[in-house]
Amino acid sequence: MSTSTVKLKCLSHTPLRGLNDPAPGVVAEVDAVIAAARAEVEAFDPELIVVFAPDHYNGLFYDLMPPFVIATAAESVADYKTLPGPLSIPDDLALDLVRHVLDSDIDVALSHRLQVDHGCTQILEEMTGSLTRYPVIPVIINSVAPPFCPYRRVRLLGEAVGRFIAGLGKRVLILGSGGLSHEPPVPVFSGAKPEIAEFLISGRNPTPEARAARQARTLATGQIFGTPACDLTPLNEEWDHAFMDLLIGKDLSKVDDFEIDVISKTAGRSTHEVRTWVAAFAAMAAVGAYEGRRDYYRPVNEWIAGYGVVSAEPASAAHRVAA
Ligand SMILES: O=C(O)CCC(=O)/C=C/C=C(\O)C(=O)O
Ligand SMILES: [Fe+2]
Repeated sequence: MSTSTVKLKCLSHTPLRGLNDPAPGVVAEVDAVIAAARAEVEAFDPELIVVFAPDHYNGLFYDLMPPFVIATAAESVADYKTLPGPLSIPDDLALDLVRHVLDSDIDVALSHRLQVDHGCTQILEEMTGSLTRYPVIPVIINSVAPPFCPYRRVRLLGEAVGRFIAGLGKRVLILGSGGLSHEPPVPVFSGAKPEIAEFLISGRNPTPEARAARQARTLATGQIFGTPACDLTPLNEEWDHAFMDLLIGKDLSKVDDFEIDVISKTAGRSTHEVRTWVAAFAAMAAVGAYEGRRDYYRPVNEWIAGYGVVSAEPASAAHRVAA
């Protein structure tokens, strides 16, 4: 079996970037971190990207809400100023990944025509400048529409994907998108008014007016988030640091103890987007020993995000860089 060369980047995303920015100095800091990460990706020149991403009721709804989906074809819904158009998915390889994951006792759904949102596309745009620059396989992990499967299952999914990556003999960039602590105004099905429940079940392909109204609600929340006027769970810096330390510390089995309701209450309902980071690191670990590092962290109320960037590379490569 040939071994692949891998690199990992996990980034928070935010629909409010460019729409409700913090102070220019913070934007410049984040721009610089993203530019440096993108330069690393450019130098790595991946032959394949595997992106673990959430969906925010744009591609997946409660008419059929799968815990995990792998797509052989996907198109961006271009929400929140993100790029439109199809992703370049190697369909046969994506199907091979589905078979491999199923053979690993992880039940994953398959889509031959998925719609993806900023949760998947923002990181591709930031890391590669495009949705089509490199072949990419999206692995969608339900992180926003409860109930969720346990973090242990997400870790096992990541390991299965990692074993597949290891056998490819390619340069593979592993991406995780979302988090850290945050609670944007995403509607909740339980107790929802009928029109909201209907949207959560079958809100696919909204009118431009409906999409604009959704986005305006998020923007309005960004403008008060973190103030007494906003009753959403505030960012939780302490939780974010502990989580990044856990990933960098390599004992990923600790996520098996994560309690979903406790995380929702203490760090915010959408904090579960870090499930994509768990899968990404588990995939990395399945390829071989890694060294992780924190590239950036700052809680940014304007973006409704504990905003973080972490990277990992094989331990041997990290040692070469350090030497
Ligand atoms: O658009 C809506 O109806 C809900 C708002 C929404 O989708 C917000 C998403 C926010 C993030 O992706 C995030 O902060 O991670
Ligand atoms: Fe999100």
